[in-house]
Amino acid sequence: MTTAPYNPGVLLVLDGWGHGPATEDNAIARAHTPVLDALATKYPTTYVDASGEAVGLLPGTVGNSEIGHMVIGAGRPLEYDSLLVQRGIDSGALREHPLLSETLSGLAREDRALHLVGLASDGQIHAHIEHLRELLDIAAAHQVPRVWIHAITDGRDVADGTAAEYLRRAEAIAAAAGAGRIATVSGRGYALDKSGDLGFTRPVTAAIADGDGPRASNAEAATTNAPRGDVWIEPTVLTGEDDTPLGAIADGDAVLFTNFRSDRIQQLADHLLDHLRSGPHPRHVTALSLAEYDTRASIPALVGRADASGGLADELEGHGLRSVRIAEKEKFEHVTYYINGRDDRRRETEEHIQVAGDTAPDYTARPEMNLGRVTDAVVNAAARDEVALVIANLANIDVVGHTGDAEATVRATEFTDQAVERIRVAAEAAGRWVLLVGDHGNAEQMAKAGPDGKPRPYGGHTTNPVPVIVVSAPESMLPDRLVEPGTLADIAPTVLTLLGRTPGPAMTGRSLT
Ligand SMILES: O=C(O)[C@H](O)COP(=O)(O)O
Ligand SMILES: [Mn+2]
Ligand SMILES: [Mn+2]
Repeated sequence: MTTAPYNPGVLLVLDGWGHGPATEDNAIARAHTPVLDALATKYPTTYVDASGEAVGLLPGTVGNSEIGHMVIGAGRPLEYDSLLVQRGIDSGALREHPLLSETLSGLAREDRALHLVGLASDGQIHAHIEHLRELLDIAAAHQVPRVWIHAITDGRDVADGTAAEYLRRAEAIAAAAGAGRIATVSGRGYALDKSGDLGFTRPVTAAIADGDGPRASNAEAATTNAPRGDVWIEPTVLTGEDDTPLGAIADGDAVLFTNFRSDRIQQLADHLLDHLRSGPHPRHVTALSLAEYDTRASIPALVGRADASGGLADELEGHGLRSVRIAEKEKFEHVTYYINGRDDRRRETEEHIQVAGDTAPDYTARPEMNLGRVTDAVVNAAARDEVALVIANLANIDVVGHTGDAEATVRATEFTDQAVERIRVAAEAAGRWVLLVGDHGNAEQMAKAGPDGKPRPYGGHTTNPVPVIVVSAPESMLPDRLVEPGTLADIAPTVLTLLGRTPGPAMTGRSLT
């Protein structure tokens, strides 16, 4: 297929790069970023919506990497899993779900237990504690005799030091529903590891499946011994009045995973189900998940996924335009699977380059992460004439932002600024435009008031808009100003227009140029 001429470019996602007031806790504003500052002055720049309804989240919900990259790729807002779960609750569809009703009635009939496994916070990135309310009400309505809550503590999408408060909220929800009791408490660093390091996952499986592990007489006590914060609360088993461990999984029980986001809970789900199926003490359980997961095990989901086809990946393939996808491990899925619409089909027109991540990372000590090697790969790809589009993610601002360490995040931002200059020079030498965009906010707000009103370190995301800068495109293609107001849904139409192609028919976003 001969490819019509095109204007080659680079789509560069600066993860967690939000735009907020230049206050003391804005690590991006505090960072020395002469390159990004100059680009924003010299080239057309705007700030687009990357949170809430603009990207398919519930109103007022902070953005996240998955929906951010999915919408950047789709060229239209996509109803995210959290919104579809909430709709299932509000419409009563979840309450009437045949598979859930049949499973819960079976537990009541056979005197078996339901186990709810999920993140206990209202961070709305991976889960929402309020979904527990509906599930416990439904379990109570089916008179399930025992409902065990295996709570995962957060401290990453919400302020650290809030785990006890969320566990108290879970207990209040259970009391109101007349069903549910916390059986285990595990920090998300263990329970939601996605690096493949089963050293973190095993103790969580042991606590949930077998009641093995350190013990505590109540949930609050489980959170007090947390020198490394809520994220790293050791998987702990709560004990009952007679000091016996609560909530071990028995043959015939059901396990329902309550996170609506798959990427971090899938490692635990697969490990737990493998252990129950083929561990030293095999048990048969019914497994369900609130939303669809990308697990090895096939786990029936109570809520489906929105269609995300017809995006940039399909359009590039249709036009025969080669793209090279580059990121380090932490964000590799985002520039491949998620930006392609949660589609892992390998297209002839795509090359994927994953730069190895750190094992057992301490990003506050190494805020540069593996940015040098990522930048090398982008510079090399930009020099290749047959590559129409380089799509890369620089992870530092978000990943270091999640540590809640403002100083390290300032340095991560400064390393990113230097990397952008290397990429800009390589793009200019290759006659490429560069579109810089954030996928959601994070580092522009590194502190948040706690329940006591005092500011606490905050490593989570924001609802702030994200910058878009279109750099060194052929003059003829660049207006003085970009179209406003814009959202992340406008990125794919803009990229296709800059390439010299029309936006895809499935794209409701519009070009910003
Ligand atoms: O999973 C994480 O690291 C955070 O909870 C969400 O961050 P992300 O949406 O940027 O991946
Ligand atoms: Mn992100
Ligand atoms: Mn993040």
